[in-house]
Amino acid sequence: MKDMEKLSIVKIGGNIVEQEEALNRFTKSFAHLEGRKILVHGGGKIASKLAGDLGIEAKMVNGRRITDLETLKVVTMVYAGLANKNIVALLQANHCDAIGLSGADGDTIRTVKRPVKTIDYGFAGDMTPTSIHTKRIQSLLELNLFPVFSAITHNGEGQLLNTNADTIASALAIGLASSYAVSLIYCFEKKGVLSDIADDHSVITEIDQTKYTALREQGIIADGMIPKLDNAFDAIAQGVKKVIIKHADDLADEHAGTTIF
Ligand SMILES: Nc1ncnc2c1ncn2[C@@H]1O[C@H](COP(=O)(O)OP(=O)(O)O)[C@@H](O)[C@H]1O
Ligand SMILES: CC(=O)N[C@@H](CCC(=O)OP(=O)(O)O)C(=O)O
Repeated sequence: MKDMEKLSIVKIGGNIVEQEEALNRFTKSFAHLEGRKILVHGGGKIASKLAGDLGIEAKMVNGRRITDLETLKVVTMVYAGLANKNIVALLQANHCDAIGLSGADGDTIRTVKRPVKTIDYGFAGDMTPTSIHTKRIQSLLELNLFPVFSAITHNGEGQLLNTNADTIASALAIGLASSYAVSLIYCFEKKGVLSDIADDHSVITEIDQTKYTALREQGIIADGMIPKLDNAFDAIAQGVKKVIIKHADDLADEHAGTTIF
């Protein structure tokens, strides 16, 4: 059988997106990454700040934003607008032919509004097994374009929905895993999953489900790292070749960070 072509799917966290210097360094190293690649970005920090300036309180539950109608307007402006276009312009400046997309663009990611159970998350979009329009994304890649996805998706009936960027990255990786040998790389502002959050040198180099469960019970893994690791294990279970969590400055370093297996 012919070897599958490699595809890197990189997610960049909100703490990097909002820092000019860090984002400049990251976009430069993403532009230099060999082969086919897709970038997914957050921007939660900028959205919370702008919402605050507009008198809209940011409400997060389990690392997910409660997205009422006013919040949806803010996150669409920030993620699909300012953050996405700024990243695309920086990549273009580094000779990387990036194309910025929300899930509505080219119907690339179609989600369903999260059903109301104990918590009403508002206009939050959940993935379904058919959310990712793999053929469309593949044809963009074949044109030698590099898609840059924001955290905005749609339901196919005219409704925009806010979707966690870690989940988008993992769903893209799973959706494309039957066509490419996919590496999923979560980049953020720490050196990896840490055994002591205060010590940047305490990187756990490898983590499996058993170790994750134990560290979570001990409270060593908490907050936004929980949905990130849940998404990472989902990806590994569904055919993604490699999942790594690392510092944005270490994108080019194959040995850096935490490997999920
Ligand atoms: N054991 C851990 N190792 C590293 N980060 C952790 C750990 N436990 C909790 N965290 C927190 O998780 C955060 C990453 O989640 P999040 O902010 O959602 O990521 P992103 O920047 O990609 O959006 C880190 O900034 C850190 O504060
Ligand atoms: C529904 C939901 O929670 N959406 C996220 C999307 C952005 C995101 O994931 O940004 P980070 O990667 O910077 O956290 C939010 O609005 O915060």
